[in-house]
Amino acid sequence: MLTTRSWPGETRRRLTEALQRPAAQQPGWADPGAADDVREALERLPPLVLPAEVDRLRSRLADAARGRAFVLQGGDCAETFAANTADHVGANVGALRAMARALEQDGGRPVVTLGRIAGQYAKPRSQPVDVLGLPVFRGDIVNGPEPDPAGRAADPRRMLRAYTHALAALNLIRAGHGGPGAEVFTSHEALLLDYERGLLRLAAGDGTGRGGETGGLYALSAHFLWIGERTRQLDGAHVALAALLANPVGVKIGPGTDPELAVAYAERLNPGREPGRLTFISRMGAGAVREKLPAVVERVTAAGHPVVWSCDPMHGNTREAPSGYKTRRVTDIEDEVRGFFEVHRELGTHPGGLHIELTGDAVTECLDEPGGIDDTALAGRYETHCDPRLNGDQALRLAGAVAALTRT
Ligand SMILES: O=C[C@H](O)[C@H](O)COP(=O)(O)O
Ligand SMILES: C=C(OP(=O)(O)O)C(=O)O
Ligand SMILES: [Mn+2]
Repeated sequence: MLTTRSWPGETRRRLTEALQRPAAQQPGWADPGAADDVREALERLPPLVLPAEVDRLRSRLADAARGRAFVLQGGDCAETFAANTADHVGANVGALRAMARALEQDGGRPVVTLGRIAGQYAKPRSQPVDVLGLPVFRGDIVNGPEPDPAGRAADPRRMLRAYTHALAALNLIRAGHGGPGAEVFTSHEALLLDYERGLLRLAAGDGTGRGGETGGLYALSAHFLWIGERTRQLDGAHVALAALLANPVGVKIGPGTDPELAVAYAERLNPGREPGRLTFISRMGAGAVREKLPAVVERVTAAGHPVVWSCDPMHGNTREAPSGYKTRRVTDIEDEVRGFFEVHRELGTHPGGLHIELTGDAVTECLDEPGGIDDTALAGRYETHCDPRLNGDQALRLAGAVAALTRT
């Protein structure tokens, strides 16, 4: 695998062109020179995953695009360094694997399991400052969650800590921590361009399994990367970088997504129309999914683009509870999933995946009257550093509901 310095000039030119484009949601590093040093250090380190694994995931996602598999993607909204313990990683992987088993056994299709794990350290935010007037927490890879001005400064050395934490989490996952089951691939939002750039590798495609079958430019920070709702500008740096990669990639699409724009993403990110390369993760909200999703699915299908259609029923359903906590109602989450299935059944397309924020820990972050979590109960174990997650019980209940929908 070739690191940046030994790449052919053409590859370097295309990458430079992509990264010169406007990039939303990047931190203003206190010391930009230090960010370059860290990126160069990352370039010299071993990659976190290997091209052959990425290729294997891509071919499993191709099954999902063809209607023969279901993709389960989930984990913390924001992983943190402090919570990167064996217990927490085991609980999250265990919850995912339990969901995968339920979906596979009761839903009747093979499940491709993807963790939001081992790298989900960067967060896009809706405001640059928090209620105290401090720079907002952008994830442990950028700054610290504690409300003190020094800790909130964007520190590029945190990217090296993120690499180390991701490596440790991966080590546990590869060792089978969290219980037996299916292979768990890793994923995160491809948000922080300096970090992603440091883990790009050019693989020769030597067919040995190490270099990947076809070769190409791989983002080896994770097997799968997605572009978030806030950074999916068609001519922006995130889309341009994703277009250069051999990895399977996803794009989050919210209720404001014009169907023509969805086709444009597909043209840009998957011009070869390869099943498995592109996943659209819709996050419309329970109130909008039945109205907004059909036109997008229809136009993309009519244009002949094979994509995995996945449903994120979390991010369109965020609200503030009367107590002030950022929360989501489990009933809204279930309703968006039902709406997603209804749309695909109506159109004859494959509802191919579920993308959720969850933890195996017994947190109380989502409002769930049937499960005994009302507004006053949210304070009990509200531990997330960003968005509210389903706990293990809620996630398993959702898996049961999705399996029933998959069967029908
Ligand atoms: O997952 C992330 C959140 O939805 C995103 O960071 C926005 O959150 P905020 O409105 O708290 O900034
Ligand atoms: C920020 C996220 O989602 P979105 O980009 O869909 O808002 C997320 O997945 O945590
Ligand atoms: Mn989130």
